[in-house]
Amino acid sequence: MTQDTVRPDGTLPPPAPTGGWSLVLPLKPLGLAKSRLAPFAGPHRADLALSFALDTVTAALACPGVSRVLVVTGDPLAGERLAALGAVVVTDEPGGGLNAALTHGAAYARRIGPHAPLAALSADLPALRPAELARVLGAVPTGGPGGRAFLADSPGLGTTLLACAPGARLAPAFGEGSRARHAAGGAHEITLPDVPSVRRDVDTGKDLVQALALGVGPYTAAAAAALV
Ligand SMILES: Nc1nc2c(ncn2[C@@H]2O[C@H](COP(=O)(O)OP(=O)(O)OP(=O)(O)O)[C@@H](O)[C@H]2O)c(=O)[nH]1
Ligand SMILES: C=C(OP(=O)(O)O)C(=O)O
Repeated sequence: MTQDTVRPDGTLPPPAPTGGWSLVLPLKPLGLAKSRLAPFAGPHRADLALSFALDTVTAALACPGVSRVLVVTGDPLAGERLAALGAVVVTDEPGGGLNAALTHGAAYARRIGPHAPLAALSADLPALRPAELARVLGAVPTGGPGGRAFLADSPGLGTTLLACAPGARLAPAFGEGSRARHAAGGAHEITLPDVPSVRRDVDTGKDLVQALALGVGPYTAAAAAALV
């Protein structure tokens, strides 16, 4: 079930005949999200988690070549705020963690954009620049075995983006050490230089300082200002 895309008669919007990218972003319930920020952010942690998602979705929606941004979440407040930006909010029905949420969101994206290429994108990229995201999406090979490609995060151990061609399965394997898992699973690694905003996910206070140095979006800037 979705919170904002099911029409009053209970049906889904008609599938787009062709299209640009469908991006699927996972977001944990805010009360649980970004637990590693707790020592740094204290009572502001949930607000920061929401702010990261709002900035990530804003940039993703502004990215050339992106047709739709879906957010998979079980959090009603986050769902409401992200839907107001223009995201399609998909309820995290599986409730089985990050990869189950992404598989669920990918299946929904395929129903509303069956011919669109698809990518999972982390929702904790508060410095995300639309032009850098467009370069990453433009570097995804159109064919190749399995039709999947990924971008490693700044530390080089995780993944911030996993893409797949219209006919391919996403098969997400996010979580600690996911760069090696995605590579071992046959996904092509995108090795573009100079896309720091797409790689800079924020898990810790140190990550946030680095994102602030890159330049974050307005929601995170305001939330971070409340920390001092
Ligand atoms: N829908 C959904 N999203 C998730 C889930 N677990 C993680 N995510 C999201 O996946 C992305 C990457 O996850 P993490 O970087 O580990 O974020 P996190 O789980 O909030 O951070 P920690 O609590 O510090 O582990 C973030 O956008 C999270 O909000 C989940 O169970 N369901
Ligand atoms: C979810 C991931 O990692 P982190 O929890 O470090 O953001 C990942 O890199 O797949």
